[in-house]
Amino acid sequence: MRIQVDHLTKRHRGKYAIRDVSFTAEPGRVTGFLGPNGAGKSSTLRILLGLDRADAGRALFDGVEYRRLRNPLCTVGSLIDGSGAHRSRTARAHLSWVARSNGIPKRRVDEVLETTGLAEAARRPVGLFSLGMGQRLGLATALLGEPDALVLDEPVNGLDPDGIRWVRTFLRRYAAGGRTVLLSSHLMGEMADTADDLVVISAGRIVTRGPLETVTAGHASLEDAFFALTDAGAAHRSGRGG
Ligand SMILES: Nc1ncnc2c1ncn2[C@@H]1O[C@H](COP(=O)(O)OP(=O)(O)OP(=O)(O)O)[C@@H](O)[C@H]1O
Repeated sequence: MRIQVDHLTKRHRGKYAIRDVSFTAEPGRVTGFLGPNGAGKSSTLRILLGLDRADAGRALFDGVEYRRLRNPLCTVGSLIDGSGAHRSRTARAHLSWVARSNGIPKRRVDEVLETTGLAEAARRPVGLFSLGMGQRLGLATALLGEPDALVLDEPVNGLDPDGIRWVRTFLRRYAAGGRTVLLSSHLMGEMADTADDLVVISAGRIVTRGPLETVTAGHASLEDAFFALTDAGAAHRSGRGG
């Protein structure tokens, strides 16, 4: 499944959150959406997932808007703003409810609990979960419908190094199976280790996109490339008086 973001623009109270944002995420590849805080990553992903409307442009999954997908959870798995589970519910109850209300077979609940390492914690209320366990539950929810595409907003936030490594390995395998993975992050080291393709956003505009090797070519690291390309870099250089 191909994700296509086409000339998206969104303003909040007259101020541009994103401006003419275009990129694609291709099947079989992990696409990293990289940018500093406030760059416009969440605004873009919210529109992509039908949670917000664009002022202009469109975002499509194999040519179809999220809102028009016939069976969204079995087409696109998403993680945005945490797991969405109620604090008093157990992980299993939350997943069972999502599965039931989306016509997903019950066996998937145990499968995703196992996949995300939550099997042991499945009967605990979500309110007692650590940030990292909450992220795992969010991923488990995203995976329930065995979707062709995953769209994840900062999935490694709050995870410890083991958790980060697990997510990285998992997403690489997911994409290697021919599926599409789009994830946002402000962590450059993490992206350099995870993504095949990069889309770099700064102050609401795409500053570069392409295969990781192309984006980092001529720079010592992704971090160097990023600072050379973004406003963060401009501020950094002017701070140094350069
Ligand atoms: N609902 C809103 N109302 C007003 N301004 C908003 C709203 N949502 C986002 N913005 C603004 O739009 C810009 C882009 O924000 P966005 O959350 O998309 O960035 P981000 O790259 O996801 O950053 P972060 O990693 O901090 O979430 C910011 O200046 C933000 O303050």
